[in-house]
Amino acid sequence: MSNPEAQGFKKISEETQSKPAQTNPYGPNPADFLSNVSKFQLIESTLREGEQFSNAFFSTEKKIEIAKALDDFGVDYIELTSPVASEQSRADCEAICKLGLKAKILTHIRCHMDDARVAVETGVDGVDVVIGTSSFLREYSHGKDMTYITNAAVEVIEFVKSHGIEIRFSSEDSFRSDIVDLLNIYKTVDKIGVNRVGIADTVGGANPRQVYDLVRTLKSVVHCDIECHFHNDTGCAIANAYTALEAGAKLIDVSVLGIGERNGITPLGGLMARMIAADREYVLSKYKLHKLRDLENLVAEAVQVNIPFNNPITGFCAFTHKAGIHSKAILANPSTYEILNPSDFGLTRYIHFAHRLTGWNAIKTRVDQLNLHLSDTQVKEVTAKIKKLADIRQLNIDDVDSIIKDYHADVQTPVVAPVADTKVDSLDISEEPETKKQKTA
Ligand SMILES: CC(=O)SCCNC(=O)CCNC(=O)[C@H](O)C(C)(C)COP(=O)(O)OP(=O)(O)OC[C@H]1O[C@@H](n2cnc3c(N)ncnc32)[C@H](O)[C@@H]1OP(=O)(O)O
Ligand SMILES: O=C(O)CCC(=O)C(=O)O
Ligand SMILES: [Zn+2]
Repeated sequence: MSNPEAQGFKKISEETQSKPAQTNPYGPNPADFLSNVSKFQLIESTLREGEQFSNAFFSTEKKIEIAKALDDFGVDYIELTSPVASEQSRADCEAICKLGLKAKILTHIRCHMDDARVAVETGVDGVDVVIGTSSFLREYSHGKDMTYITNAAVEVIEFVKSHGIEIRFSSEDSFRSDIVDLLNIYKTVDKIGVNRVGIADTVGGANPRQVYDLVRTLKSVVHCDIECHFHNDTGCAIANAYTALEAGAKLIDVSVLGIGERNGITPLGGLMARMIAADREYVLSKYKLHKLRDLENLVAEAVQVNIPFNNPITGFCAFTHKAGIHSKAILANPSTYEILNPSDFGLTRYIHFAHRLTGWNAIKTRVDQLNLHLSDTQVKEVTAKIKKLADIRQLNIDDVDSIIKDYHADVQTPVVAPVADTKVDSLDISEEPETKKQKTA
């Protein structure tokens, strides 16, 4: 929807936005000593996981434009496709490393020295290494056992570390891996000084409780930071990311609009919505949220998708209120029905009043906007007329405005039956009663 106001949506000013409540029921539990909800970091993977989205093709110029936009938004890390994927992937990785961005640049490789040797020559600030540890992947992907995997991990980590750059080790398909295998390998890589370990819900099957348990257990075994990567196959990617932070993970992998393999991973915008509800100050201090819409539009256009109508924050109706009960309360105090403040994202809230669920409070505001003056009783009467027509067909703002204006004209020009001794020239009868009847019918 390009112009909400043309369709019966009224823009609501910011003046009545309330101050945040003193205690935030959606914030981190102060007693939860493990929580990193108020100090999380983002590993932005639009240019790695996002390139695995079925529609994605990023030219070098587009990658650079996206990398700069992500950097401007304030992400902590930008993860790029493996330089061994193709010649162009390597060249693009080198080009992005030379941009001098504030965000640290990472590349993502298999747990193999051939990949590591190429990665460290690209100029990246760090390398994300991954290898499947579940029996599915050990049997059908790379065919290696845990001893082989552990030795390969140690060799790659020591090699990357010797180049003075960051190194992260991650187990692919962590939630279908044996917990003892997992903890053993994480313990080993932690001991040799890996910067981060990663947990990956590669098939998107984990639920928040499983995430909490695994992250919390891992936290008791390693000293390094914990990063988490959640696919969204079963719709838990944002909830899992939040839960991981609650359990002590520090970094979350995201991509713009969540693009990635299959239906993708935790979306940057959705996670921002979740995190600002928990700790507004921290999120506002780190990320330029008013750039989110442009960033999403940039990526949506690059991969030729639309922004979903129900996208957190930027979906076209994310800040549109419709039912009369909601509209009345929103007009009095937007916090009644909003957990997010649209102005934090450079956006506007709307009241949609051109329909049969509207109420007189919403219509009164429209009357005021039109600079007309009606009593409350009159507004209630005109609201009834609007609802009557809305029962018959879909309305737009012009329908509502003309009902209001006609009603207003009627009440401003009372019809007085001419009586012999009345001084008719003192009355303002600009229209014949018949004409008015036809217009408001
Ligand atoms: C869950 C994830 O998203 S992980 C990241 C996925 N990213 C990518 O795949 C990046 C893009 N990939 C590519 O360009 C290619 O797959 C390449 C260049 C990495 C490898 O290409 P190819 O050598 O032609 O192999 P192919 O893709 O067919 O198979 C994967 C190979 O990697 C091996 N492998 C798979 N995962 C890993 C791993 N984590 N660590 C080490 N080796 C691995 C497999 O055993 C297989 O080796 P094989 O050729 O001896 O059978
Ligand atoms: O490297 C990682 O941690 C995640 C890799 C990946 O994309 C996945 O497992 O889905
Ligand atoms: Zn993934």
